[in-house]
Amino acid sequence: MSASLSGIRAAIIDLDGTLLHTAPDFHIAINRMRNELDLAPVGIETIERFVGKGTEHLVRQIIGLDYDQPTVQERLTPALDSYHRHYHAINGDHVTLYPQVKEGLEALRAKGLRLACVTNKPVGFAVPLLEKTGLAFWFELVYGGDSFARKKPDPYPLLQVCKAFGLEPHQVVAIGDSTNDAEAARAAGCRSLTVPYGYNHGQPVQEIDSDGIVSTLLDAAHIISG
Ligand SMILES: O=C(O)COP(=O)(O)O
Ligand SMILES: [Mg+2]
Repeated sequence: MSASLSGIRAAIIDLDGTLLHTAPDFHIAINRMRNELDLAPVGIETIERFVGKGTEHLVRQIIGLDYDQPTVQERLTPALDSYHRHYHAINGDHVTLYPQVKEGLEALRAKGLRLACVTNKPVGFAVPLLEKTGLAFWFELVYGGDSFARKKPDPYPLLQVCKAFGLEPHQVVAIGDSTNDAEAARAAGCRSLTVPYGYNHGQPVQEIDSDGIVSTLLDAAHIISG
C-alpha cells in the first residue's frame, strides 16, 4: 500500500486496463484481421501481453507471431487497415468498466482535482469509447497515442496536460496499469499510482516503479489530497 500523496491538483488517468477492460474488443478485432490474413485465431491472453504501447505495436507483435521481420514490415499497412476497420466496427461493444471506476472519478473530482485521460489508443477510438461508456463527462482533456509525435512511456503527453492545466508536474498524479504509465510519469516529474488489474505485458505490477499500488480508482482517491 502506498503513502498518501499531497499537493495534488490533477490526475491523468490511463484508459485500457485502468478505466475499461477492453481486451475483448481487441481480441475480436485482432482475430477478424488475422482471419483476413489467413492466420489462425489467437487467445485473449496473448493479446493482453501486447496491449499498452499503441495499435501499431499490438499489430506488429500479433503478426510477428507468424511472420519474420521483413514480412511483418511488408504486411503491416494492410494489417493495420484491416485491424482499424474491424476495431472501429465494434469499439466499445464488448468492454466492461472495472470496479469503482465511476466512484473513483467522482471522488477525485469531489476533491477538486482536474481530470485528463491519456491513452496510447488512437484518439479517434478513445473519444467515442469514453462517450459510449459514459466516461467522457469526467475528463476535461483526452489525448491519444497519435495526438502527439511521442506516446507513453515518453513523458511528452503528460507534460502537455500539465501545461494545459497550468500545473507543475509534481502537482499531477498519473494513474495507470502498466510500466508505460509509471515510466512516463517518472520522466515527466509527476507522481504515479498503479492499478493491479489491467495489462502489464504479462509482468507483475509489483515490479513497476510507481509511488504505490491502489486496488481501484476509489482507493487512489482516498490517498490523494490537494
Ligand atoms: O492502445 C493501447 O496500447 C492501450 O493504451 P493505454 O493502456 O495507454 O490506454
Ligand atoms: Mg493501460
